Amino acid sequence: MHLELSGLTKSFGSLVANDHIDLVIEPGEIHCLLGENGAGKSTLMNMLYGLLQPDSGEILVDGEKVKITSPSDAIAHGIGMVHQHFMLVPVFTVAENIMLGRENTRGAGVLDRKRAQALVTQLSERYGFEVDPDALVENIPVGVQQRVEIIKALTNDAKVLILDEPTAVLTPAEIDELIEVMRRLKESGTSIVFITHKLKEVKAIADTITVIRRGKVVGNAEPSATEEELAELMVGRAVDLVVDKEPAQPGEPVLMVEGLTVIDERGFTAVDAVDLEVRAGEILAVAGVQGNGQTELAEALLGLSPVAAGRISLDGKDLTTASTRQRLDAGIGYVPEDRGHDGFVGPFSVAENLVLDLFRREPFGKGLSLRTDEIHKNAEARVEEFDIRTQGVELSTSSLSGGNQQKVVLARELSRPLKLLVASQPTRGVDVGSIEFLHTRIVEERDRGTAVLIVSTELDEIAALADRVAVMYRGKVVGVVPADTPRDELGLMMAGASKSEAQAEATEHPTTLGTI
Ligand SMILES: Nc1ncnc2c1ncn2[C@@H]1O[C@H](COP(=O)(O)OP(=O)(O)OP(=O)(O)O)[C@@H](O)[C@H]1O
Repeated sequence: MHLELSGLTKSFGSLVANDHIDLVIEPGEIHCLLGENGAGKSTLMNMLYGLLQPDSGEILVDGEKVKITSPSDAIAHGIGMVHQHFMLVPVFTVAENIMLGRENTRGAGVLDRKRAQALVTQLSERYGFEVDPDALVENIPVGVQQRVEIIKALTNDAKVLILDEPTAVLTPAEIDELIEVMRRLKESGTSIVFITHKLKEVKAIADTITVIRRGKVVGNAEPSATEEELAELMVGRAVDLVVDKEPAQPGEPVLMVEGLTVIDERGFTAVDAVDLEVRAGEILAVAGVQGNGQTELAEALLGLSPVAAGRISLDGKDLTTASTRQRLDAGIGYVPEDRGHDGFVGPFSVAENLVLDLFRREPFGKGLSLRTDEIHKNAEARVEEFDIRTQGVELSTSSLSGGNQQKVVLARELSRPLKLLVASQPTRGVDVGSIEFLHTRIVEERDRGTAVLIVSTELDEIAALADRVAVMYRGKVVGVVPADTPRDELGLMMAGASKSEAQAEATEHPTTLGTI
């Protein structure tokens, strides 16, 4: 299928989010859309999928002008989209979700269970998905859920598949698998529009690269371009892809975690007798495949997951049973993994979210009265400093692009005096230019003597920031290793090997795990 977007334009108030965008998607190509946070990538894709209506411009399928006013229209024209937040029903099986997701287009009708099961098996075999049609969605990992979304699109006969930051939630091994799936789809003639902030992925898979900046197409790049060249084209200036940092000068232990055990809602031991120490002026990164207890560990540190056993102390003071409020007051900063859920309040303004935990304190408030002038002044300064792209600090935070929402959370947490910063996936969805800035800020925080605990599934981020790395597997810390530990070894430890087993195995059988 040949898809052409011509002069697509979309404004929100006075902001032109897409300004006469022209784009051609050739049959069977992987077309990467590259652009900094707020450049307008999601807006463009939402118009293509019928979630937003263009102010002007047109969409042509095989040369014919089409009107796409809803996702059903998009699907009817062979366009499928996999969202970052999946739309699956957790208590249903994979096949049941496929039955539900079947659009009643072109007279295709609803699928029966047997056909849905057969289709899942058939598509799994053809594209190497390895998805069990009878598995309950709530029991399968995120990477497999994403494949179910892809299968859903393919059963609706998608010829062009939009993947909007599909790798943000995946582990390195799952990313390798997704890249393989994308290759197979392409070989079978499916076109893919691929949005990502990870330049290694772009280089690994793109046939065509279009760069968007501030709502306009600013050019194309060759996949053979270096990461530095791509970054520069994206943000319009040279970017340091790895933050410059001196070796840490660790001081006294700030955070002490002893025998910490957390039992999750389903009764499983999510964190299993974990001992950790983070000193003043050092960055400890917790690495692991998503779902191995890191999230619960970070939540327990903030009092958001109940502690079943063990002890947490900050500067020698026992915080094991302290409330979240008391922990924040004690000097813990927190960047949660799910920013939309725990990081900010969507309908609140950018200015309000920038003082969310602080608004009852000087200078922002006293007792019940708020000093809106101070709140506004603070917001203007943070927006400038963190390069948060918004039309105004009084706008709702939910109207910001994903990466800019993340910057709001970091700007707030890094703007008050901290003893300990706990940051989960701190740069998820953030563009390379902003990562450079945020990583620098996190290292500065370390050098000011703050203890920093980063939870990340990004090996690049761990390599850039960590002074030491604790690897978690099934709720346990399987080892604490130096930051320069080779990726293969880290990968093997993330799959449960001990430090010595990982060293031996990585030497004997170098793997491709996490090559992207
Ligand atoms: N519903 C909306 N109301 C107001 N402004 C909006 C709305 N949706 C998007 N915007 C604005 O349009 C611009 C483009 O946003 P978009 O989400 O398309 O960016 P993006 O390139 O996908 O960014 P990111 O990489 O951060 O996801 C941003 O400035 C954003 O704040």
